[in-house]
Amino acid sequence: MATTYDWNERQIMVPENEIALSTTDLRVFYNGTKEAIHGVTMSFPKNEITALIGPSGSGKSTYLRALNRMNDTIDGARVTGEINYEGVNINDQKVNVFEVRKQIGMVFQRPNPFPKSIYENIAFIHRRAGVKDKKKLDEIVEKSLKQAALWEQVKDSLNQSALAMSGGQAQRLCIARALSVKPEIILMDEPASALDPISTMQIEETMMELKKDYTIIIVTHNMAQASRASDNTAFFYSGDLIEYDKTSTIFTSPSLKSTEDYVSGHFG
Ligand SMILES: Nc1ncnc2c1ncn2[C@@H]1O[C@H](COP(=O)(O)OP(=O)(O)OP(=O)(O)O)[C@@H](O)[C@H]1O
Repeated sequence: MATTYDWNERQIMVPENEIALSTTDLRVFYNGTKEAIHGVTMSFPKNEITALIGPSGSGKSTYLRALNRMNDTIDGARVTGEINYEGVNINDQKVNVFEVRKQIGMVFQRPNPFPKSIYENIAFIHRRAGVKDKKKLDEIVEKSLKQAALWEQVKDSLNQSALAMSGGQAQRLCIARALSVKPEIILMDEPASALDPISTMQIEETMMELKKDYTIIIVTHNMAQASRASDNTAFFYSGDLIEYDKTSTIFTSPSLKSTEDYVSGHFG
């Protein structure tokens, strides 16, 4: 017999540690009226990894994209409520969206390197922003490739095309590119879903290393990945945040039956 859930139940953690980013009553509408996110209020602790999980269509990517105003790029999308970052509601239309995205970077599901050399994939944006000194550009490239754990593999082939890289390497190049502008927060939308298990592990190890310096929010369908790599887990269903807690709690003793069934693969 199918289990029925009370979807009005909520169990939302209030983190004890310093908060890097939070949302208050965040709603996202598509095509003017269709409400895809129904008023999500939650906080992301600094220097921790938070995983957003939930079935397909539950709104994880929509919510993630709202956090650095990427939904602004979608025709007909509208976001209401607050996104609080360093005392500012960055959902305010007066806030410069390019500045927001410098502070809150994003890595997408499919690695999307530019059709340029490995070096240029990182140097390009900085040169365009006015950095002319070759030594400075070299430093930026080296530092960000090191942070993304890619430097040792590519330091002798920086002039080769990024399009010739493996999927895992290309994704780490995209992580390096995101890091090179020195964000505080990195949003990752299923960053390993197009990768083989070894590359997936390497991305997870890189994330664990990066959380010393960054706050990471990741969407994943992979329950093993969420339980291995994240500190906090948020369970979304049908545009609502249902349960949010420490990852160990969500995976071993969640408060709600729906969460337990989802993480153990009984529905969704
Ligand atoms: N650009 C868009 N225009 C209209 N509706 C959209 C758009 N993007 C997403 N939606 C709708 O918003 C809802 C949430 O979708 P979203 O992609 O955020 O869910 P998700 O949990 O990330 O799913 P998945 O795990 O399959 O990526 C769905 O009903 C989806 O059809």
